[in-house]
Amino acid sequence: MSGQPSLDQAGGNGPAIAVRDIARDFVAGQQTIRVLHGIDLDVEPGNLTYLVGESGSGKTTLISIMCGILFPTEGQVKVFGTDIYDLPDRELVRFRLQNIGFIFQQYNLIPAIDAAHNAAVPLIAQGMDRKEARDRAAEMLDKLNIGDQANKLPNQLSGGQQQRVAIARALVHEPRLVVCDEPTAALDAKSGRRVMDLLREVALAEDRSVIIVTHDNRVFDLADRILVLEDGRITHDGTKMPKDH
Ligand SMILES: Nc1ncnc2c1ncn2[C@@H]1O[C@H](COP(=O)(O)OP(=O)(O)OP(=O)(O)O)[C@@H](O)[C@H]1O
Repeated sequence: MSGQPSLDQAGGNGPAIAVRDIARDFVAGQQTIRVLHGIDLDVEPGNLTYLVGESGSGKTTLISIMCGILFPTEGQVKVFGTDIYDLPDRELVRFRLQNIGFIFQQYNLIPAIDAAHNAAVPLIAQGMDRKEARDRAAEMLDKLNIGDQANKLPNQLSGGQQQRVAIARALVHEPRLVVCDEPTAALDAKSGRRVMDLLREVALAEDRSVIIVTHDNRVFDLADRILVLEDGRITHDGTKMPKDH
């Protein structure tokens, strides 16, 4: 173990996420390849954290483990004090639904339903009345400046508008943890900064955290904290990028 506090200290007022000694192996043919090596990390609430690193360094694997969608081979993850991989499967699904919002590289919108309905999906999955869920989703679309697109199907929207619907869907249930994989990769510089600003405005609060995987050096100045991952190990942890990147 590193100098991180023990997991028992990662309770109510502790870090948003406490990662301890995480390793992950993948099997490829006859070989087992270790892609994460003993990661120890605390993410504080109220912070916008970037995870940066070359292709294949393990970023997507690490955030998938941090948000409860990929089991680690070794180690523990506490999200707001809950040891997520200790939960029975159904509880883990419920925990994710209530506490975590994801924005993936692909927007994964449902083609046959309109923007407001797409954005309402997490609330409907939690059992909220459809009309109320739709109203809340429409409010979130408004905050993201696409309230006037609420009744359109995904294929009637531009790429940037579809992305905002995906962001609305990730934020609509006000999750305490929001995790995004390359949210600005397909955007021009101005739209990329706007998306980061929106995430800060809408998703971040004293008791909430946002973690973003990005290669995009145009937005590096917007992070509170930057972690660099190289070959499955964290090699830099600071408020700025290291000089040699
Ligand atoms: N399901 C899998 N089976 C086998 N190997 C995998 C699997 N998922 C990821 N890997 C391997 O794990 C390593 C890390 O992959 P990961 O997707 O986490 O990297 P990344 O830093 O997110 O890359 P990128 O920036 O290209 O998205 C890579 O070598 C990849 O080939």
